[in-house]
Amino acid sequence: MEAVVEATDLEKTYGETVALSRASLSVARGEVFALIGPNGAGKTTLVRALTGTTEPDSGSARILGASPAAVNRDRLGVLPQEFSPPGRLSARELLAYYAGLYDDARDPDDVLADVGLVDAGDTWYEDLSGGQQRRACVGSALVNDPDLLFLDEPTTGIDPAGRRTVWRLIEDLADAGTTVVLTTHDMAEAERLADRVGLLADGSLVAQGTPADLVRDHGGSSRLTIETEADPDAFADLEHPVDRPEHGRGRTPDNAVVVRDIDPASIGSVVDYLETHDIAYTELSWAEPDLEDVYLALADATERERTDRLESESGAADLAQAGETA
Ligand SMILES: Nc1ncnc2c1ncn2[C@@H]1O[C@H](COP(=O)(O)OP(=O)(O)OP(=O)(O)O)[C@@H](O)[C@H]1O
Repeated sequence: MEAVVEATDLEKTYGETVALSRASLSVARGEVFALIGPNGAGKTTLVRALTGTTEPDSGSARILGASPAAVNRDRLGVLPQEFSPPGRLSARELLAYYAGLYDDARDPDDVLADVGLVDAGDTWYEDLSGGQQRRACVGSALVNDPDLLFLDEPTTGIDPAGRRTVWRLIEDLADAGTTVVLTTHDMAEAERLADRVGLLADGSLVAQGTPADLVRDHGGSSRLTIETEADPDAFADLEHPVDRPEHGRGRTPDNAVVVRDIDPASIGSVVDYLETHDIAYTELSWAEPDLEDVYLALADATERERTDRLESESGAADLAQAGETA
């Protein structure tokens, strides 16, 4: 299928900081591609390199068949993460203002309806709530009916109902053939909207795939979480592997052990085990792995690699210094 976004080996550094390291991706027409990853992973830098607002140090990018700097802006919609439109324009005037920048723009009232802002159309931007402001910003990226849409954290600050309005809008746009690249910290958003997800960690795209493929390959197994003070050793005779994940890693609350590889039909046997072994517990919850597990596993693995690398570099530097002074 025709690639609407194509990036090969994009690199970008700021001083000592590697913001992008050999990032490559390809997004087909009508696809929704979600970029996820921790703060500082390089998501915004990647979006900026793809939209021509930052120049990569090396590598190449093409969008809509052209270089980002030369692309026909009428076909492109961009919602940056930081976007501060004039405060003393009403939501409707704001959309009309951005529509006026294009020869062939949509009716601002239609866009207001799309983003669920009809009732607030006459309110100054600065008087809109944070979530309404974000919806107006999303609308401003839609006025030219773009073929390719970049949305950097589109639903941050929007309430759950409003988020669903924006999600449906993105789904409708993609169904009509618009290609969407979005960044998000909301795993439910990525899982619901994205045909494919790219996980950035420490500047590298460490995994790409459909949410289902990523969960299968990196999400781990289904788990039963038991909130208990008991030691994992107390579960030694259970047929399933049991552990107490390291504090702060993964999604396990304090004072919980996790039974892995367990289907719901086997929960009863675990309850029997708890009772026959007199193990006190306060709560049991069963979950299948999801995108958040993928995120935690991969982001965590990258962070550990980075820490190990920094430690071995500083160890090597200490040794070299010791050698010089010896
Ligand atoms: N203009 C700049 N000057 C210096 N450093 C920068 C600049 N832009 C980005 N960086 C650094 O590059 C790294 C990647 O930043 P980027 O904003 O792309 O991350 P992000 O994944 O979008 O983060 P967040 O989730 O917090 O929005 C960070 O360490 C950031 O501090």
